[in-house]
Amino acid sequence: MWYHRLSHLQSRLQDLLKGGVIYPALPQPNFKSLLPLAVHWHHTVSKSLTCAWQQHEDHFELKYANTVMRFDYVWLRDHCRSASCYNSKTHQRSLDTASVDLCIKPKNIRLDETTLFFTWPDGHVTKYDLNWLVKNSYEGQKQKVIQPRILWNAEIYQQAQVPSVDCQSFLETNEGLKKFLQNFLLYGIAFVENVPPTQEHTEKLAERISLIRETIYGRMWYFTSDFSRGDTAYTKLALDRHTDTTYFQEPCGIQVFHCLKHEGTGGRTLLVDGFYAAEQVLQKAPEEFELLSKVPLKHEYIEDVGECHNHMIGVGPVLNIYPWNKELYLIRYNNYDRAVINTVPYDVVHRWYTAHRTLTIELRRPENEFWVKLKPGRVLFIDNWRVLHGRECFTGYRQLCGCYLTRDDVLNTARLLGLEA
Ligand SMILES: C[N+](C)(C)CCCC[C@H](N)C(=O)O
Ligand SMILES: O=C(O)CCC(=O)C(=O)O
Ligand SMILES: [Fe+2]
Repeated sequence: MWYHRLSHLQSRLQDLLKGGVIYPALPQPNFKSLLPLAVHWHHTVSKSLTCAWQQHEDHFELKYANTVMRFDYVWLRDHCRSASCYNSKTHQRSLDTASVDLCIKPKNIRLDETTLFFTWPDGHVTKYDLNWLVKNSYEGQKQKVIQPRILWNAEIYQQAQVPSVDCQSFLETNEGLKKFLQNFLLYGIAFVENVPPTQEHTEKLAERISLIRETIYGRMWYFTSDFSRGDTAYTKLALDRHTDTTYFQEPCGIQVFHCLKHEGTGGRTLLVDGFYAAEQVLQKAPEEFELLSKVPLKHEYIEDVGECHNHMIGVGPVLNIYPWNKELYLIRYNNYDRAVINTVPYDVVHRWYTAHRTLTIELRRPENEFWVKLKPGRVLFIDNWRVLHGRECFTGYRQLCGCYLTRDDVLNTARLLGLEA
């Protein structure tokens, strides 16, 4: 029995076995150095969950709440929440991590109810609540997603009957705002209704949830098919599904669209959940998913129209995932703005084109397309890191206004309202 279990019976058994504890993983010399610890263990029964722990030569192992966790000793010293190491008013570390001996090991470990106490060689004591450790351990994190989402195709989205939020409730009540953000986080799109069709009101909505991200297109933009800028968005042409500003090192987080006027035909907006499509690729061809998440690409915006001179370059893979849990957080997909591929050799290029084709096929499945006609009064928010947009060609005069939002600040608002983001 190399774990120290915290049940009455087992701890009594352990007392009987004192000195006879076996450490199969440890070679002889280390066994000796750990022996005094084995003798000085104190066990307390935690209320409902059993806990077991062991001190290894180079890490601390803990079993609690159905999770086996391994902690590095420097990590355990570094995350000390004592008054001298951590400022709990500002939630900032005071400890100078560089002053911690990289070979540090606790000289004593003890458990009291649900608190672990580590005494370090200089006598400093670090306390950890077991639940804090579960929440903050790598193993605890790995099982969780950073952001819960509902992936959708047209049918899933329509059947969910996600309610739009009324402009007044969005602007004036926290419940309205929270309901809106909850939908936005889950689906990557959300609508606000009954908005006066002006740029000023659209701006007010945007400012309610975030900071407006000013870009080369301005703070609030207002565009028609006048080719005032060097981009096909400023024409009447159809635009295939894409995400915007792929040519920024950090693509804009959220896009806000408000159609203020359209006297003509066509011009519907296409929305496709990029994460749903990527998930299909992961299921059908995991190695292609992997390639799309590894091969770095450039996107580029070169403009030389009138007074506007811009050259933007953004680098990153099509699929961006967190390495510890493989969760997708950003898709960069814009075939119009993709630059010359010169970041990988020819054979990888070929495999990349195959993977890109697989993803494109998924993105283009008619059942994944959600079409809406934007109307004055109905403001659409799109998660530009997840949902692709496009538009049908159109005739007549069409005026669209909107802006980009900084993602950090949308998530900040969501978290302050108690949402998981
Ligand atoms: C929305 N607004 C008209 C301002 C910008 C258009 C940017 C279009 C560009 N091709 C891209 O995808 O980023
Ligand atoms: O005209 C539209 O509906 C959208 C055009 C577009 O893709 C954009 O402005 O980013
Ligand atoms: Fe766009």
